Amino acid sequence: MSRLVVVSNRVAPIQEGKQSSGGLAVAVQEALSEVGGVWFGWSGEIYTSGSSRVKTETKGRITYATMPLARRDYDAFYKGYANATLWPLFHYRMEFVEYQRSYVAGYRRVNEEFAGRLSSMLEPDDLIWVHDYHLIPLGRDLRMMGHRNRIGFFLHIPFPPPDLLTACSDHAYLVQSLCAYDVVGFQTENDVRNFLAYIRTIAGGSVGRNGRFEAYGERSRACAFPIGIYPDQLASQAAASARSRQTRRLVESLAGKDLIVGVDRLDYSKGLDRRFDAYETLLEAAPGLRGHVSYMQIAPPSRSDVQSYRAIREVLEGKAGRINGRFAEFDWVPLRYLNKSFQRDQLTGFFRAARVGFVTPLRDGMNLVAKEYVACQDPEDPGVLVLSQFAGAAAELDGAVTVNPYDHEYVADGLQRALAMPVEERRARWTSMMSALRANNLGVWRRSFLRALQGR
Ligand SMILES: O=P(O)(O)OC[C@H]1O[C@H](O[C@H]2O[C@H](CO)[C@@H](O)[C@H](O)[C@H]2O)[C@H](O)[C@@H](O)[C@@H]1O
Ligand SMILES: O=c1ccn([C@@H]2O[C@H](COP(=O)(O)OP(=O)(O)O)[C@@H](O)[C@H]2O)c(=O)[nH]1
Repeated sequence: MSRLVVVSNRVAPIQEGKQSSGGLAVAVQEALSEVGGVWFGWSGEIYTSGSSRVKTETKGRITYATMPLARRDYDAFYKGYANATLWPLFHYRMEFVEYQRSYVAGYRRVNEEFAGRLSSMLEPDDLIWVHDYHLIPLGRDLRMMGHRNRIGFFLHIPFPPPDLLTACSDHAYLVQSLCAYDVVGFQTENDVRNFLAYIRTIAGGSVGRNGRFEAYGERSRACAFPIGIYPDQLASQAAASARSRQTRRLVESLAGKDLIVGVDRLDYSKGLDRRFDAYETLLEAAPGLRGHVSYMQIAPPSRSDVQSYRAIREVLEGKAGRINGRFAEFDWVPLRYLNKSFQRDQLTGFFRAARVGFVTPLRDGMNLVAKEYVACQDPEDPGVLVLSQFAGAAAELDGAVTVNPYDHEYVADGLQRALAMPVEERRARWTSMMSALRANNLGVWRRSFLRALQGR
């Protein structure tokens, strides 16, 4: 079998026990550890002088090959084009899009540098799997260096409709770059539709069956491969973690109150400001719940040197303070707001202890937390997932209480319904979601993408 070479900007930490940041690293780590291969990407380090070199280290079946970024590349490529231009654009948040020519130049430069470094490590029959918006041009750059390997791309975040994408001056460059891959994978059918709409209407290409398309002189395929988890593995972890000291302390501190839990990187796409508003609306509308419910929001800081991320942090601190100032009693704090990360093992116990999983992004590629919350529930007494209709996960999790995150009263109603839901209904909803998670687990995601990449 060919060797698998995975390329992503974010690479999971090589040392055990260190926190992975975000769903891409969590999922790729699990997927790659099963089949083995090379994982190439950014080391997470920034250097200010001298030059960089690729460090390799093998752990288990994975060889990690990572390189640092120069300060100016980190600024223009990661902070700039990836996270201040593409991230808001692809999450339909035009008000946050920052556009600068120096960002585009940095983006191209880093992609070329990644391609150059990777090039010397490649063998002709390697299968190359490139991940996410940071590295859209990488496949084309490798082609220009003469590599004829099968190269696939998977986008972890949403793909916007043509009307939004064309607001970015580089839209044609981005889509032409995507066309150089043998397979372009998206999280949902909606993302595939948006991409193919661009191919038809803007690129003047043609679209055939099963996502096959031709544009810019290239032939490729666009399909949805919704990313999954291993639900049964997480369920066992959750059962064990429920007995951990930290989970027991959490449960004791609740003193019988129902727990609502949210876990998100501190990112404006996660809709935390509107989520806090909805919780405040719930406490206003249902005074009987005061003193009987506790909402814990875990929100580890993310990309804190990007201005829009700093701004959302301030907004949330203000809202959290207001809710607690308005409703807290000497023996009850309505909202526990934590700006730190937890080990995933630990989170599984927290998820199991929570009557409601509160996941209301304004737009999200998938949202693995939604899936993890469901998998961690006690089958006899499961909690309820309150889920935004705009998370990729909503397309699969039909047993969730689906809400419109822009409407705080609608969300508050959803919370109230979840808190009051009888156990029979909770079990029926959970059973249906759990079978969807089992049917499309992380192994299915990896195998179906790689099958498509191998042209099978
Ligand atoms: O690498 P960072 O800048 O620290 O950000 C963390 C990751 O965030 C995004 O995650 C996405 O991938 C998840 C798994 O497919 C998906 O569930 C979620 O909806 C996405 O937002 C980003 O796409 C990754 O590149 C980042 O590493
Ligand atoms: O303190 C934390 C917060 C999050 N996560 C994990 O990070 C991933 C977040 O993925 P998701 O798809 O929900 O969102 P992303 O951050 O990738 O946008 C999930 O596996 C979480 O369990 C974690 O391990 N510790």
